[in-house]
Amino acid sequence: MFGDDVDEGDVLVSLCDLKTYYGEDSLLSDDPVKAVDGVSFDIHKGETLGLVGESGCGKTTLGRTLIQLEDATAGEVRIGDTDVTTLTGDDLQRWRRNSQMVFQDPESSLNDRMTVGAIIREPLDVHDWKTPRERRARVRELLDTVGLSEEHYYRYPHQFSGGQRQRVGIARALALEPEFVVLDEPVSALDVSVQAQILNLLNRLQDEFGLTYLFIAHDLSVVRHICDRVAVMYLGNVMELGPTERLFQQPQNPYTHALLSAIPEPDPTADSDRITLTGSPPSPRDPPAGCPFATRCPMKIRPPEYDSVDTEVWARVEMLREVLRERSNADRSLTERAREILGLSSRFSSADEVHDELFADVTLPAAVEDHIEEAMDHVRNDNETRARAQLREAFGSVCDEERPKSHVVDDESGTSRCHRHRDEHDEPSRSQVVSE
Ligand SMILES: Nc1ncnc2c1ncn2[C@@H]1O[C@H](COP(=O)(O)OP(=O)(O)OP(=O)(O)O)[C@@H](O)[C@H]1O
Repeated sequence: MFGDDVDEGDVLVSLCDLKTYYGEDSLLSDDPVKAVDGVSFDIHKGETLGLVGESGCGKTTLGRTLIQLEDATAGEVRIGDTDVTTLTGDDLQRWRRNSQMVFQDPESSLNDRMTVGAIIREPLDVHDWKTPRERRARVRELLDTVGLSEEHYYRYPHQFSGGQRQRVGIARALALEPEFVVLDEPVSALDVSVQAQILNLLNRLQDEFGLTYLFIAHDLSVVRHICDRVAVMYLGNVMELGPTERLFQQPQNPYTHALLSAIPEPDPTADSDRITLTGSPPSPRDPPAGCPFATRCPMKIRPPEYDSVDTEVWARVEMLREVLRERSNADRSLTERAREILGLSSRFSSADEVHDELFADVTLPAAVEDHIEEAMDHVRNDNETRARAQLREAFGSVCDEERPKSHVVDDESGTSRCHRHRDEHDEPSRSQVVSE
């Protein structure tokens, strides 16, 4: 595992309520994309911290903000006493030297019109590092460090294999001797056999140069193999962060449960009690007001008066809320609008179909049914906003209303963001959603 002999106490980078929004005027704009939405954690010197989560949850944006390729909208990235988000001029250049990024796709991240030597030398040129002669010598040394040879200096990226190109990307990132490297899916574009070679190289370089890695990845098995700790991201938030083995064996956050149980089983006939992730994440332009995961969470807290309602029935109620929410975000096409104006049926007028599909084969307790019927009347009267509000009032809980705080969940200061960690609720567990 990367970073075996490191003193875990030494903090290199500290993130405090970091936000990166895309869109004009960011905080002032009505609906910016909240790609990173209030993230706080420490990165320890010499460790490999994994960053995982579904596509679009903000991993790359977080990595880019850390090394100041992206401007933070709010919050801090501290290194020692300095908040790097406020740096300008020479100070910013120094941080940029000290922190580098290796990109996912070695195919497109290298300029095909430059020789490999020039690509690796470029950051040295930009930062006016020593003399041209010393730069050339440094490039030759770097080629050797990453397992390439001097003769590769004058070749072009297209003459190289994917693995070799990624070695060039790594050499370029290391040229200015950084302390901190963001590895953004560095092996996902490579064949499995080549992946292992690149991971071994990264491991060796970390030992040799005392590097600290933020390792962004989709592939959870790679993360489990190489990371010291893992942060699980969802909709711009870190939902759980903890030591790798604890997190994989005893996930504490409902989202981590769901993400891990979505890993394909090696044996498809294996008896798995999988929690499947239904639906897709809400838009980062309009994240839920309470817990980011509330709209898909199988362990969402219910109001106490509905505690005894059958799990399946309750899931359908939540699904109705999700359908209404998604419909309100969906862009009605011109054809849909035209059909509506002409009084023809469209998918947006099929409220009764939705109702039947969800509830035809389940028996709703009277108290639940009354609320559903009331909401459906609002939908039929074209007032979906009122229907959503009414369902929220009737069936909503703390998960819909409050953003959960981070709770310490293991004796290595691992954290999880979930209301279920509060004393008055049961801890998240698989048994809340599946019969074992
Ligand atoms: N330059 C940009 N302008 C506007 N929106 C952006 C920009 N870059 C990213 N986004 C949006 O920000 C959100 C987070 O994107 P990001 O690329 O950080 O996610 P990710 O987790 O790295 O995804 P993936 O795993 O697919 O690379 C997405 O909704 C994305 O569409």
